[in-house]
Amino acid sequence: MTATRVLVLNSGSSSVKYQLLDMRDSSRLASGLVERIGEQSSRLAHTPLATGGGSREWTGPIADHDAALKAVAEELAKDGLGLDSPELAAVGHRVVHGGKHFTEPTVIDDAVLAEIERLIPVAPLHNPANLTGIRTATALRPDLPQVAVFDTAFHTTMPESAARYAIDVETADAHRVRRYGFHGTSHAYVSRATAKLLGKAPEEVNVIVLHLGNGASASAVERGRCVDTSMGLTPLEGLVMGTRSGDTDPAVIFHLARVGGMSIDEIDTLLNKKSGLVGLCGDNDMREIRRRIDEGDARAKLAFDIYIHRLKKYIGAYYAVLGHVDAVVFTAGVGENAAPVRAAALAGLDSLGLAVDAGRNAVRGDEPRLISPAGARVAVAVVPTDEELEIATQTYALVRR
Ligand SMILES: Nc1ncnc2c1ncn2[C@@H]1O[C@H](COP(=O)(O)OP(=O)(O)O)[C@@H](O)[C@H]1O
Ligand SMILES: CC(=O)OP(=O)(O)O
Ligand SMILES: [Mg+2]
Repeated sequence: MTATRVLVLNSGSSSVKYQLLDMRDSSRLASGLVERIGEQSSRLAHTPLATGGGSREWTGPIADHDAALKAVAEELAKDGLGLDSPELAAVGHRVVHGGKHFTEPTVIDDAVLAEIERLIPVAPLHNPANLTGIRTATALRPDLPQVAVFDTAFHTTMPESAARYAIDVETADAHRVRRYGFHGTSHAYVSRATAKLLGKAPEEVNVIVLHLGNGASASAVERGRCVDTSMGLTPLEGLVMGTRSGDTDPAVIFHLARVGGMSIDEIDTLLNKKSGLVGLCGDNDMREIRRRIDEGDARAKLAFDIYIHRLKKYIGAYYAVLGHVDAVVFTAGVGENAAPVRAAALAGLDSLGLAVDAGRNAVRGDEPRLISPAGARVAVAVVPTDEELEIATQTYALVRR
């Protein structure tokens, strides 16, 4: 029997998303999510698509990522889809920071593990969770190839003019300070899917991708290659996010330290976990923010307006970087679901050929779709991202070689 299945683990700071796929037809056999890891009310939701059984949910304390992955392995085993299956060809891991070194999916060995570990200071919310996923899966199946697919890989094509900060070159190089970019698996998948939606090859189109999830980033993709992206050395730069500030004057940090008396760690926590939408209005879920706006809540409205203002600035910036734009595409939790965000981000940009058709924008769905008016100069689209499918595809292609 040839092994054709790939298990994908997407470990976040407090969650694990996973999918088991059969790569003969890229069909999903099982998928699920463990969230609120480390809290008393952790939740595991597992859907065994292969057996046609309904979703199973479990709520209770799951202490850490290691425990979460063991719980996932147990759920899979209940459906005969456990990690001991001879049909499993590999495990694909989302690894957020790969530095400058990793431009391709990579089979994990001790040297690769050491490099992912070395990068923890520049992805403190993500790389430790990714490492736990790798170690736990390796312990369960030491014989199986474990493959890392890096968020940073798609962005390694950025020219130096976009990747370098304007700081002293020797200092920057000594500490590998440069712009790496993240969510690359999503930007790659979504930009390709957008070209397909337009009936073109990726090399024929220029696309601005807006990945708006809890973390959020924009990218400028020129003929299939990333030429700029909004996240930088770490996933803190750029857009306003659920809990992260995005762009600020770096001097805010000196000011908070010198005048505000805060420690570097306190400021790190402030900007990464207590800022963005949650810092501005107390909520990081766009559904809740829209509900509050409908009730006339001024703080929620201001948070929304700041979020949109930043997003609009990046759309304008990447329009200028690309010169010619074929499509602007929205993806991830907010981008796929929040019609008011899409409408507000493009409001008033008619002179750039950018507009949203209200009727099309209101339609919900899981398929890639256009939301610009018929005959628009620039296409505006909603394309659901599928990081897990992209990771599985890249993982399988690598282990089959
Ligand atoms: N129906 C919806 N309307 C508006 N926002 C939504 C909706 N569904 C999800 N979201 C937003 O999507 C976010 C999660 O996006 P997701 O891409 O899953 O993030 P991540 O992968 O970073 O955890 C939520 O915080 C919420 O703000
Ligand atoms: C890199 C990053 O921000 O990822 P996420 O959106 O999953 O937090
Ligand atoms: Mg995500």
